[in-house]
Amino acid sequence: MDITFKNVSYTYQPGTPFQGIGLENINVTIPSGSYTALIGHTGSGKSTLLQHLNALLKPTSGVVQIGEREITPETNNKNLKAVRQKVGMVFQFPESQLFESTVQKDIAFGPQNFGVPEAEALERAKEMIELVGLPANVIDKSPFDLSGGQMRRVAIAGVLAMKPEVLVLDEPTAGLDPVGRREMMALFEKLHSEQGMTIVMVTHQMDDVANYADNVIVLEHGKLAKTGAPREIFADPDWLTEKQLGLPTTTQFAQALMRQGFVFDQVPLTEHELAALLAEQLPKKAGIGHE
Ligand SMILES: Nc1ncnc2c1ncn2[C@@H]1O[C@H](COP(=O)(O)OP(=O)(O)OP(=O)(O)O)[C@@H](O)[C@H]1O
Repeated sequence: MDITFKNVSYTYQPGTPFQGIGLENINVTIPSGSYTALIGHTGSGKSTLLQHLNALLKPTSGVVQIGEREITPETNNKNLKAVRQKVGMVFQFPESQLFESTVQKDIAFGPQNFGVPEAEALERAKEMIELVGLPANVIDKSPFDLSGGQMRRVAIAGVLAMKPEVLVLDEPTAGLDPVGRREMMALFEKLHSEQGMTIVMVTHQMDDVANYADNVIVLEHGKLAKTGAPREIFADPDWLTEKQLGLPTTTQFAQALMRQGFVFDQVPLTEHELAALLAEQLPKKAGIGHE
């Protein structure tokens, strides 16, 4: 299911002293099956754009096309259930929204709320516990007895239990330790590659963009600054620095090597790419050194 923004603008609190531009004339498509990273400096409009992906916000002008469904300024707030089921939204620190007495009940809450019979919802919860990599014995525990990382998995399992086609994640690894971060990123990669789920992720981690995303949207002051594959986005390090966005660690290291005389036809984005290029060039360098 593609999600397409057509001339979308969003103004916060229009006509009041608190008026603020959230988005300005955005035209962009999040292709079905993509792993899209949404990046931009603070206040660039990332959260505002995310909330348009399942009609939590409706455009002030323009159209957001979510699959077959068009969301316009006139769209009625009723009958949005189908959109909300298809586009699962994981907000920052989602574990703060857990509330049920057991993990199973918490995960089953969403589907039940959308009309899935209790027995089926509880069964789904069991499947989701396995899918997100939690031990089976958490099922009857209170979510509040789990570790922070486990609680986050429960919250994500609750969204996955709705069986969405698109999973929207707002800085999903914030606050996790390095192991927790890696495991969480591996989960999203699995959902993308094994289940064909479309992933849309707000992140400040350029390494994650380089390693996992296949599509990037860059926002600046509510406008679309650039969109394309990570290789296109990271091909111009000066532009990224000007936009106060970082570079992947590998790309930074490659730049330092270029200052030392290494030549790369294309900027390496991942450790594997850099290692392959170095393996090719280092023997040549060593040869030159002996001349
Ligand atoms: N409730 C609000 N009222 C008025 N202006 C708002 C409101 N919420 C956001 N804005 C403005 O809209 C713009 C975009 O904000 P948004 O939160 O979407 O940015 P962001 O890229 O998600 O930022 P961050 O990385 O800090 O989360 C900012 O200029 C912000 O000040």
